[in-house]
Amino acid sequence: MAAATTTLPAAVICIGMAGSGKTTFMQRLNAHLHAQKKPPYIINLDPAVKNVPFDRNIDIRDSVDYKEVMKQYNLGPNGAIMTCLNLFATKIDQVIGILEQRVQSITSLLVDTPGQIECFVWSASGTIITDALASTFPTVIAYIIDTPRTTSPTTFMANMLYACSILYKTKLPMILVFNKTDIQSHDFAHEWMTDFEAFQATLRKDEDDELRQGGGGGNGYMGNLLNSMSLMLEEFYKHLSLVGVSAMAGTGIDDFLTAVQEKVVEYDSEYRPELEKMRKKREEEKVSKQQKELDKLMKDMQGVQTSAGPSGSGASKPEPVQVDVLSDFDSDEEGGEMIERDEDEEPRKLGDEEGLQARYQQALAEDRGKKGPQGQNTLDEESFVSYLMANR
Ligand SMILES: Nc1nc2c(ncn2[C@@H]2O[C@H](COP(=O)(O)OP(=O)(O)OP(=O)(O)O)[C@@H](O)[C@H]2O)c(=O)[nH]1
Repeated sequence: MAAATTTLPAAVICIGMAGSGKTTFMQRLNAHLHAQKKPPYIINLDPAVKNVPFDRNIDIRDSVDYKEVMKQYNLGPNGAIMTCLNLFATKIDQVIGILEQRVQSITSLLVDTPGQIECFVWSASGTIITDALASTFPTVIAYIIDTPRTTSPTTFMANMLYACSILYKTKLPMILVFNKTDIQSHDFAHEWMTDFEAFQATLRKDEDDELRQGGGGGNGYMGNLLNSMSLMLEEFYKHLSLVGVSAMAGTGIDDFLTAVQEKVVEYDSEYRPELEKMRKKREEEKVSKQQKELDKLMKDMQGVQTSAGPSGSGASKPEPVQVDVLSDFDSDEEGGEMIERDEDEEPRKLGDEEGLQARYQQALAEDRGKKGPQGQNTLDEESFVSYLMANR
């Protein structure tokens, strides 16, 4: 699955509703690529998954302990997944660093995400992780769909709207992967996506059936809504590739890999320039915001100096704001590097022996007054201004 127009490996982010078959699909893809002697580099971003039936190179569960996060922060399952992703996102630059170091030996990247789509797609951390990957590698979204559960026009439409919103949010090329085609062929989906009349006819038939059974039918609001939405989605379908696979039986995987190559070409010609434009704009906004804050601060400082006298007596250095961070970065053992998994290694449970808060505070205390692992400034060396900026 090497990129078609660039030497960089393609990154495939698998997104799909719970139970759509993401994990099974990744397992199948992994086996397929291993058989072709092109083993993929695998990243698991689902902190709550119990068993992953294939080897991962980087696993979020090595960095953050989902159960511990739930307990420590008193969160429910979705809140804990989001918090784990937030904590992991703070280290994404190190993940990218590892990937860049290995880029010569990586042929493709596969990323598994939590089944709770909204935790990944709609969270700031999901965006940070996706953006970081997409700004380094040609990145494609594989949206996995449970085909047997999508045969009614209403559920089909709901699924397409969700896919549309992901496309809109990530702004990355997308492949619709109709999974479980061993149970239900995806031909109906292909027809509905390419022939508007066919979808309208099915919609009308559905409404008539409902009327016969004593339901409201489609004469009202719902019928009109579905009609308008199907018209709107016609434009959206043009930007998608569609493949039918059975992760269980192993069919359609070659079609998927071909679609990935096509999307990589599209990424290079259309998405990358757009992403670069957006990134440049964001950078400019950030710099201008920082400059404004700095100007404001300098003004305030002048006021403080005037009122405190020339020596500025009485001004004590503020204590840093306490933040709980869970990570597997151990500067003593690993030189501050993100830890990659050994193939058979069990997930490390950080914070099992000591309270996470205590660990962080201790690490923070040790960090003060000495250089960071990459020689970056530590808290003591940071200027008062940057300290304030960081803890606004
Ligand atoms: N018949 C059939 N079943 C499948 C296929 N792919 C997955 N399944 C089944 O669908 C169920 C869900 O599959 P998973 O791979 O766990 O789905 P997931 O999307 O990773 O689920 P979450 O981890 O909850 O998000 C399992 O029982 C699989 O065996 C397929 O191609 N055909």
